[in-house]
Amino acid sequence: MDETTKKKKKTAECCGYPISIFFIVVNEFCERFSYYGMRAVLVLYFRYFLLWDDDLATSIYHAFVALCYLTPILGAIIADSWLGKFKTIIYLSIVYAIGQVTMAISTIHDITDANRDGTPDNFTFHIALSMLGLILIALGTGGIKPCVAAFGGDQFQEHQSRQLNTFFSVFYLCINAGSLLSTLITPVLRAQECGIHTQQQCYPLAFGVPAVLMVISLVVFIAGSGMYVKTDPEGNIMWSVCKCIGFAIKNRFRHRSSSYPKREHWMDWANEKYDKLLIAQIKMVLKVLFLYIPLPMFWTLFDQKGSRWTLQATTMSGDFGAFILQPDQMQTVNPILILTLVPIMDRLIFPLIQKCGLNFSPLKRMTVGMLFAAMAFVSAALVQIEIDKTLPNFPSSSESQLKVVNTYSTTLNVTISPNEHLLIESFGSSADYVTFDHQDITVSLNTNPVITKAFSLIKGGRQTLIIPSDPTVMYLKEDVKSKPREGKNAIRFVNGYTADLNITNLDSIEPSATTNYTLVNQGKRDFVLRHGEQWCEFSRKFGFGASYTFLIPSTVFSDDCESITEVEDMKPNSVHMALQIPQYFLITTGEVMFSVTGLQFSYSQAPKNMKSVLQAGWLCTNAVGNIIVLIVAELGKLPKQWAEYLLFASLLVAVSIIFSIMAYFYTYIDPAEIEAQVRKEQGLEPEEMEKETIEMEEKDEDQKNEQGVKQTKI
Ligand SMILES: N[C@@H](CC(=O)O)C(=O)NCC(=O)O
Repeated sequence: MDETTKKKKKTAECCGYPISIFFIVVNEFCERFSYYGMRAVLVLYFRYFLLWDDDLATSIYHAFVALCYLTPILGAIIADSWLGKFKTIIYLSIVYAIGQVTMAISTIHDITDANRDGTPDNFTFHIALSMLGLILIALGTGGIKPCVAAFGGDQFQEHQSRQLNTFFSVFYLCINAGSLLSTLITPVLRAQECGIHTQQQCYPLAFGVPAVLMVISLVVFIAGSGMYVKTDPEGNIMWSVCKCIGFAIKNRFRHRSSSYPKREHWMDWANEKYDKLLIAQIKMVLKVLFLYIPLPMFWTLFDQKGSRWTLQATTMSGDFGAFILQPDQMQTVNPILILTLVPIMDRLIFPLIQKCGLNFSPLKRMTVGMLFAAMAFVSAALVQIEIDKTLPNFPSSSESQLKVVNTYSTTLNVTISPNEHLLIESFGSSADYVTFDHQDITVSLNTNPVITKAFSLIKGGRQTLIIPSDPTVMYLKEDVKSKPREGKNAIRFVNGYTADLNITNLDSIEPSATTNYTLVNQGKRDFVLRHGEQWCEFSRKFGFGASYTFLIPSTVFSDDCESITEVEDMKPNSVHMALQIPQYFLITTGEVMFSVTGLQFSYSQAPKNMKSVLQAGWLCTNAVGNIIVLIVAELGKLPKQWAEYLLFASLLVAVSIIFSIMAYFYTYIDPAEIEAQVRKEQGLEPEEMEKETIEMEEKDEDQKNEQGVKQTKI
C-alpha cells in the first residue's frame, strides 16, 4: 500500500473548502467538455463519414453511451481494490486521452484517400480505428467517473459536511458548463473545411479539440497531486463482498429447515465465517442498490432528449428572429437550464421548503424529479400532436401518391385512370398529391393527338409526374416521403430550357430533365444558372424542413431568372422550436432533483471503502436506461410518436410510485456511525479494527476453511 495516507490529513482550505477540490472541478470541466464535445458530432461522423444508415448510427451511438455507463463498475473495482482512486483516475485518464487521439486520427480521410476524391478508400481501417478509440474512451470516461466524484468527496473533513453538499452541486455545474461549451463549439469546428488533398468537413478538428481538453484535464489533475487526501484501497473488497454474499446464501440454504432459528437479516447467515463489519457494510450497500432498481426508467426518458427530442426538433421551426437555432443545438437548453436551476434550487427553493417545515428528504426529491421527467414527456406529446397537425399526409405502406407538374407550353387536362381529372396550367402543378390504393395507372393528356401512357407507381412512395415540353416523354420522378433531415430543405430543378444548364453546386441538367434533391440549410440561398456565356442568379429564402421543385422556363435568361416558378412539395415546418422549452424545463428540473440528489445520496450512504462501488452502481442505472431505449427503439414501434411519449410518461409515473413506496421504508444511515458501533461491539479500537479487516482480506479464506465454518472472533 503505497498511497499517502490511511487517515485523512488536514488539508489547506479556502472559504471553508479544501483547495484540492479546485483541481478536481477543473479536471471534471475539461473531461466533460471532452466527452460531450466528442458525443455531439459522433452520430454525424457515423452517418456522413463512415456512411452508415440512420438506424446503425443511432444504435452504435446508444450502445457506446451504455458502455460508458457500464465501465464505472470496472473503474470502481480497480480503485477500491487495487490502485486507489487517485492512481485509477490517472491511469484511466491516460487510456481515455489515447482513445480520444485515436478517434481524432480515425477521422482524417486523407490517410486512406489515395484517389483523392475526398472520401476514404479503406473504410475498414477508419471503422476499426474509431471503434478502438471509442472502446478506450468508454473505458476511460466510465472508469474514472465513479472515482472522480467520490475522490472529490474524500477531500472534505467531517466539519465540512455543508460544503460537501455544495461541492456536488458545483461539480454538476462544471459538468454542464463543459457540456454546454463543447456542444456549441464542436459542431462549429466540424462545419469548417480542412484536409491535405481535398477539403472536407473538419472532423479531425472536432474530435481533436476534445482530445486536447482531455490531456489538459489530466495535467490539471496531476498538478493538484500534492494537495489531495488519498485514501488507500482496502484490498480486494469486491471479491470479499461477493464471497461473503455467496456464503450467506449457501449457509442460509444449508439451514433452510424450520428447526433453525431465523436471523434478523439474510446477510447474518454469513456471521459464522465473515467479519461483522464487512457484513454491516454489505447490508448498507445492498439496501441502497435495492433502491436503485427502479431508477433506470428515469434515464430511459432523460436520454431521449439527444435522440427522439432532437428528431422532433427537425420537424419544427428554429427561427428565433435574432438568431437561428439548429435542431441539434436545441439540446444545449438542458445545460443552460442546469446552470441556472442548480443555484436557484440550492439557494432558494430547497431552503424555502425547509423553512416551511417540510421534510424534503433526498429520496422524496428523487421521486419528485421522476414526476417532473414524466411531465416533460406529456409536454413532448402535446407538442407532437401540434406538429402532427402540420405534417403532410404521407402514404401508408399499401398506398401510392402522385403529383403532376406541367412544363408543357399550354394548360393541360390530365386524366389518371380510372377517374382522376386534373387541370394543370403551364409551369404549374396539381394542388396536392393524389393518393391511390393501386400501383398501375394510365395517364392521358388532352393534347392533339391525345397522349396516353401507363405507369407503375411505387408502393408506399410519393412521386411526381413530370410533363416536359415534349409530353410524349413524360416521366415519373421519386419525391421525398419524410421531412428532410436536420431541418434542412430538399430542393430540385426541372429544366424547361432548350439546352443543358449548369446550376451552382449541382450537376449539369439536360433539357426536360429533373435534378435529384439537394439539401439546403435554412436562410437565403443563391443559385447561379449558366449556359455558355449566359447566366442569371436565382435567390430564395428557405425555412425549415420544406421540399420544393423549381421549374425553369425557356425564357429564364431573358427575364433574369424571374420566371422560375416553384412547386411546394412539402410545407416548411410551422410549429416553433420554442414550444420544446417547457419540456426541457421540466426534464431539467427533474434532473436537478433526481440526478444531483442521487449523486449526493450515493456518496453519503456508502461505507468509506465502498464509495466508488456505489457511485458505479448509480451510474449503472444510466447504462440500463440506455439499453432500455435501444430495446424500445428496436421493438416497440407505436404508430404515433405522441402515443410513445405518453407511454413512457405513464411508465415513469408507475415506476416513481413504486420507488416512493420503497423510499418510504428506507432509513437514512450514517455509515461511519454504524461502522463505529460494530467496532465497539467487537471491542476493537478503530485503528486496530482497520488493521484486522485488511489482514483478514489478504488471507485466502477459502483454503483455510475447507473443513467447515469457522467462528470469527467477535
Ligand atoms: N445535464 C447533463 C449534461 C448534458 O446532457 O449536457 C449532465 O449533467 N449529465 C451528467 C454527467 O455526468 O454528464
